[in-house]
Amino acid sequence: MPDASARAPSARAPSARAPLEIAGLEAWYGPSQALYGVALSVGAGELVTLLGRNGAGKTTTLNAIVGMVPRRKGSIRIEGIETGAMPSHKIARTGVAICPEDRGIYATLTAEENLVLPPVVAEGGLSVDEILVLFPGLKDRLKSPGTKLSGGEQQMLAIGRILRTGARLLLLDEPTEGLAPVVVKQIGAAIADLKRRGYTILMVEQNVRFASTIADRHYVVDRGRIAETFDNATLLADFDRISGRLSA
Ligand SMILES: Nc1ncnc2c1ncn2[C@@H]1O[C@H](COP(=O)(O)OP(=O)(O)OP(=O)(O)O)[C@@H](O)[C@H]1O
Repeated sequence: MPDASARAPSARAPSARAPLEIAGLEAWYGPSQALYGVALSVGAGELVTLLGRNGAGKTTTLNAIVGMVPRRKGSIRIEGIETGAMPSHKIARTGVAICPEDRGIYATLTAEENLVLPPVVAEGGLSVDEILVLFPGLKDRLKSPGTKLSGGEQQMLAIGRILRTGARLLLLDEPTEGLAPVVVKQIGAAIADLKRRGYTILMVEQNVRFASTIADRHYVVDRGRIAETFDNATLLADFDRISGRLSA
């Protein structure tokens, strides 16, 4: 639970062209409401996380941004364009892409076919060769069926393929889930590289330690709301208390 010392949810002044500005976002699955007025912003080139317990609404927030929840309400601005009421294929053209929690790798396609599957929506996407420089471990696996890849390789493939699309705003849902520490390190290095290349990243992460190694800022989601926000220096300075609270 957030305590009294927690800062209020972000009061950053929205800028006209921030890659992502969300206000008053509500979402429902059938009659069941999952988000209750989420507000957050991600500045150009920032790496921001959504932390919080299971079922808090983190994945729903990412899915709502790309128009993949059954019903949503509120304002979502991507590069200043209001996308809150757009269908998902139009939202993709604003330059946002999601790497979903289940990684979405097709079993019947090879790694290479999976890699080139998502349509290119904007100029400036990485070529397959450039993706293989970022994830060299995929090079020898291109002809393998998607599901014959290890969890780490699948994750690399899932991130790699959204880089082809030209999207500059990346939504990563638990990229380290279920991966061995050595693979988590590789994924972390690749995500840090993407940040250096200027991508803007909103990442759901349960692994607070991992989040603290690469993120600029954090939002805590609790019961469908932003409960608090802090920068990474604050997380590092008060790591045990904050991470303990998130897992309590
Ligand atoms: N497809 C769905 N149908 C119905 N309810 C759902 C669906 N997906 C999520 N929910 C509910 O919405 C709420 C928010 O779930 P969400 O998956 O966004 O949480 P989360 O913070 O990402 O947690 P987790 O790490 O467990 O995925 C939960 O109460 C969850 O049970």
